[in-house]
Amino acid sequence: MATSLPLAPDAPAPQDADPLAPPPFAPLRTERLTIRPLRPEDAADLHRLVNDWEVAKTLARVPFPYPRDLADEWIASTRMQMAAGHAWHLAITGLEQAGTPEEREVLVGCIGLTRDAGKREAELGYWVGRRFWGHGVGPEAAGRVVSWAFANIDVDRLVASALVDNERSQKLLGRIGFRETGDGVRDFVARGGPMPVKLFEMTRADLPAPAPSATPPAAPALADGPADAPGKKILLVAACALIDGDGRVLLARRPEGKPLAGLWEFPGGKVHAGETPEAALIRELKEELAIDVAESCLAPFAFASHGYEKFHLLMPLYLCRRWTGAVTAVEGQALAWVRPQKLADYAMPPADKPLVALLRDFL
Ligand SMILES: Nc1nc2c([nH]c(=O)n2[C@@H]2O[C@H](COP(=O)(O)OP(=O)(O)OP(=O)(O)O)[C@@H](O)[C@H]2O)c(=O)[nH]1
Repeated sequence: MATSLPLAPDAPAPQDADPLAPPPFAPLRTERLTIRPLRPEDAADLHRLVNDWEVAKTLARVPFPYPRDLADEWIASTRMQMAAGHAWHLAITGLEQAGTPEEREVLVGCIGLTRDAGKREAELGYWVGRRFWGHGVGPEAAGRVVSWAFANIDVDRLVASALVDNERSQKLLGRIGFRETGDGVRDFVARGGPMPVKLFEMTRADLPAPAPSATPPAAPALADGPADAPGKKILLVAACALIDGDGRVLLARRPEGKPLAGLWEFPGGKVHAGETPEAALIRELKEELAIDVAESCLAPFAFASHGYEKFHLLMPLYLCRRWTGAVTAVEGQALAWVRPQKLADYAMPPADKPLVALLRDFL
């Protein structure tokens, strides 16, 4: 178990919610688990599981014995922090058949992320109740939360720590993509003082690669060369800066499961075999945003040419001020209409950086 999950109330959450804070938390599901906000009625189960020396001794901020009232207070504080986009401390639950034909939801443990907005990073912490150990609950929950975090909260880095003698937790962190970065010392309330810990971190690039999508192949004219051709495959992607009546630009957030998930980008997508870039863009804008755009309303503006690790991106960027239909997030992606001067507040793929500078000067 990592050491950092606070089970004592934190300082009050900041009053002003961050404009980039994510929408209300929708429960995350894995094969066996549901990860959801803590509820007041979880307090008794939470207290029973964490008021266990074997669990409490691995957690930095948990007193032992753990007073029953603290469970109520802590759950209330987690709800405020989550509403402010400051921290997400969540219940890990599963279904159990308790001697009856009916399955019931049981609390298995807790998992949390605490954001450091200034550093664009968050700290991961978790614990699992002793009777659920040995079933892979920790990696299943933590892997899911980590993937959610990069796609939904404004972080570029996650950090975690584990006691030097807690090899189980160190292994878990390694399994989900964390890298060890060194040694540190942290105060452990239940142990009465400082203890040595191993420090870990991960970035978006450490996430396991998403499964390949089943979309048609990219345009072959650019992609195909002799099988042994040197250099990377060139990927042709068409993208568009939609500009509304107030001069704001539409950005869409890349959803969980895609490479670079969580970064903001110009709507668009890969040019398929046999398509022109304009036709690809018209198709993508319909599929992703439910709008109709005429080819004559797409004005070529600039292009990005950027070497990613596995391919070289060639991306024409068009401007579009006229379309029909209401812009709708068809795939549930987050959308933001952004003033040109504010574009730099949104983390975007590296290929987009020169385009953003050009757009800001032009608009
Ligand atoms: N649409 C779009 N893609 C961008 C931008 N910047 C950038 O690097 N890309 C890259 O271009 C590629 C576009 O691929 P994609 O996966 O979005 O294309 P798609 O919509 O056809 O997706 P799919 O193959 O999952 O259906 C990705 O590698 C993406 O990271 C941008 O501003 N807009």
